Amino acid sequence: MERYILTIDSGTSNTRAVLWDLDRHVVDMEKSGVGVRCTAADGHNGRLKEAVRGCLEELLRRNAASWEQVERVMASGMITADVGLVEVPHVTAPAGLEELSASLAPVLVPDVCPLPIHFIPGVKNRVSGVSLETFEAMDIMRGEEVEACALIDRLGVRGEAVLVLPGSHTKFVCVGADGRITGCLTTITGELLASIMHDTIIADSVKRTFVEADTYRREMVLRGYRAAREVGLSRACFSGRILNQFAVKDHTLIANFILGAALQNDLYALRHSTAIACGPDARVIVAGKSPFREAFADLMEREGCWRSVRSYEPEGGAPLSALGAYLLAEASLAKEAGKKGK
Ligand SMILES: O=C(O)C(=O)C[C@@H](O)[C@H](O)CO
Repeated sequence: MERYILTIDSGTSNTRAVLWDLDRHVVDMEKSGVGVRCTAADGHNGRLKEAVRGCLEELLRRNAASWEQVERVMASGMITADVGLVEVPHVTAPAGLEELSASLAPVLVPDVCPLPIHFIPGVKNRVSGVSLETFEAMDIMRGEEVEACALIDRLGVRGEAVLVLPGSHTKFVCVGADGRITGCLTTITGELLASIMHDTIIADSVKRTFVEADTYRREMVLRGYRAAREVGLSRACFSGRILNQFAVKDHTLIANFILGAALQNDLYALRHSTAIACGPDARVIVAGKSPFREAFADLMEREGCWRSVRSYEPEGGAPLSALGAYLLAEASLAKEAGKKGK
């Protein structure tokens, strides 16, 4: 009888579940447009519970599988936040697969799943006593730590490295010599960009359209980046309107300009924040979706402040978050088997 692992990743806007066999192959995936944002809006997590249960049950149904065949159910992301299913405290960096697997929180949520869900904690920076003087060094993540673990495993990352993980929140995750996460830095650029593109006067100049992989224009991204470096993000955004009215009619080019301006803000944070320290010897690995991946890689290469810059393109199969959760399931199952063997 085939055995399976189920991984769940619930973020701010979406929930993704993956059914795996025990040989690290993705059998099937299911997605829902419900995330913890719904909990914040509704004041309860009813929709999130329903979405997670729906995804898991659909995966089993579609693959004629039963709960008896499931070895482990893992969950990562904002599902472990106060607006998720079960709140789990962050683990303090440095942390890698070992620390995270030691801190898994198996919890039975009967109206979601008949097996305990192993909730994976997020990671926070090591800052003792966050105060008005020290807050800038503190940072937290939930979900990106499993993506980071997957990338570190896939690429064998050892030595000083920065992983760039764009999304609703951009995460810069630092990796130390032993391949563990040493800290992170977050910006809300994805959310900010969505607001600029939809809710400001710039919406008209970009026709409410984001840059896509096939409309990515490096030259305009670089121009937006340079404008923001000179005069700041807000002024650079308004320059998008000026350009559109007087010089550049194509709204996709203006969207590229705004993208470059927004990412300049992220790279400024990377160089100036005290949340992580990454020097000129750091290798940069950019993951995430196109065109953010291309844009970060192009801009960081252009800045020339790091030892090397490479992009990681996902290989078919599963998202990095699901792979990281799978690796943690493997680690915890191996630990359990070891204990039983003793
Ligand atoms: O840990 C938390 O509570 C967060 O708010 C972190 C957030 O930025 C997530 O990492 C987004 O995926």
